[in-house]
Amino acid sequence: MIFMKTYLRLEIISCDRMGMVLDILKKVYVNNISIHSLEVFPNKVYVKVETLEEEGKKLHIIKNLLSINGVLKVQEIELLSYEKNERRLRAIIDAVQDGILAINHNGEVELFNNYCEKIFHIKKENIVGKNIKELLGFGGPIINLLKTGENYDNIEVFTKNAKNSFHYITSGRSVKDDKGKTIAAVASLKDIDEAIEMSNAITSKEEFVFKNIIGNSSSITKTKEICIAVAKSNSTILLRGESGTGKELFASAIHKLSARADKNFIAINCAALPDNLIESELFGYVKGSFTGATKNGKTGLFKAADNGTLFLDEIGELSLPLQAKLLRVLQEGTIRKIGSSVEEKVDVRIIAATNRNLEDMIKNNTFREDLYYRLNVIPIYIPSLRDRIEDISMLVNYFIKILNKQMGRNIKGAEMEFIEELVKFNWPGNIRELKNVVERAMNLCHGSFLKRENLIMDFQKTTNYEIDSKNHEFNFKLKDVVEAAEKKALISAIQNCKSCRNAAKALGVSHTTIINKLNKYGINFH
Ligand SMILES: Nc1ncnc2c1ncn2[C@@H]1O[C@H](COP(=O)(O)OP(=O)(O)OP(=O)(O)O)[C@@H](O)[C@H]1O
Repeated sequence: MIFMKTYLRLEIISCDRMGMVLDILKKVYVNNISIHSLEVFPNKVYVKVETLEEEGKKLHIIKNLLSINGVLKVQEIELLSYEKNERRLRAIIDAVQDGILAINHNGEVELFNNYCEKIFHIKKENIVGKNIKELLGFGGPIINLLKTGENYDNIEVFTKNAKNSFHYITSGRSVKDDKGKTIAAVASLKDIDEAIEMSNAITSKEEFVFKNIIGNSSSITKTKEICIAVAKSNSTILLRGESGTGKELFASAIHKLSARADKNFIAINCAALPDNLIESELFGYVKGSFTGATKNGKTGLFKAADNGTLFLDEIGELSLPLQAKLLRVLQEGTIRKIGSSVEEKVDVRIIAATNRNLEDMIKNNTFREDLYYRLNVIPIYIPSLRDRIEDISMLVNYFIKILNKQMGRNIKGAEMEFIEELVKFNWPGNIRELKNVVERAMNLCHGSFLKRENLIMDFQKTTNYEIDSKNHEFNFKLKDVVEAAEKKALISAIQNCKSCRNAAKALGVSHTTIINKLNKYGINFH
């Protein structure tokens, strides 16, 4: 059984005179009563003492206090004013629909409100006074905040301890002493599901889904409207557009706007894998179906995307035999794992994407016409950046904001001349290239705003690598000639193919070889 200490609290009203508080303390002391707290105001003193068991003793001390010269009134009260403030504050902290957690300089929990109990599945009495690491392990931005003193905003945290896992959004503030040293930390926390619910409540689903597709030019707005209109149907969509225009972002947005939103969205890049791997990735295989197959077999991506959406990126890179297999799946609505004779039904919405001219490929017999018609049910054209230059400024600000967080910078924006320069460029790599240009400029920028001189554009530089064979023909050693030819081939391949993987394919080398060579020759390509 727990015995709670009880207290007697007295309000002593007196005239204002020197030594009054000392006289009160002496009276309490000579009566052998232990003082718990004392508050002093002009004409008023509050004392909190351990409860006096006998009523007679209580009356005795009150009488004693009244006998002090200048004491006008002594009465029993319920709470001292600091206690009232503290209880009011605790009631507010417990009532808010956010977690509030405070730790001292040793990492010991000092404050843990009711909402925190809900997030961490632990009662405050079991954690207050203990080290926060008992709850969070060594992870958790609040632990870092104590070390660095650097405040943070809206960080998503997913951690586990032996019993539970926790997923929340948190912001933290350091508490500093007069010298600026961090002596404590306070964090607010919001359960991730509630944060999403709140965000959905204030933003329409469309706004929420397109939040990370920046731009309000008429062409991108029209594209967004088309996506909203077609998202609800199950028809196959073919996204057309140059590399880096955001085809994958749009595919994911269409999925989120569809009735399949709570099922899987699975993306596969058809250019990234060799034929045999794509086949096993897409359709899966039964155990022991080929050398190197894992012993339990594999579920293919079609099956994993059942009732959801499968995004087939760079569909133009699919070989003719695989095109035939894909066509069969689209026609029959069934798949057959490699090594199996069993047909399995799947319900998958296909969104395909390409930056290739499929119509030309059909003429050259490198793309099947029947597959083209199956995929091209709803074609959507994603505009290239050069056709919506009015979005450049907005995109630059967006990338500065997200890169500031990633790079720990605090750049405020870009100067007008910087944007004017970007608007003149023709952006073969589209938004992906713009993001790289902004990142590079941020690395070179020492002020608060990006300036024209911070700009380095990719493809203007590439001409530097070309060799002038007339001047150097006879000065080169064989090694130099080979290297120069290699550089030239690399530059031409990346300019034409626009992705490292495609360039690797065109040159007949591996993706890793391309990356190594680009690094070796200092060719900047992203
Ligand atoms: N409108 C946009 N707003 C913000 N970021 C964008 C936008 N469009 C594209 N991006 C960013 O540009 C990069 C390239 O986008 P994405 O991969 O979707 O392009 P893609 O057209 O699928 O390219 P590829 O054809 O080379 O696969 C990504 O980092 C993406 O987040």
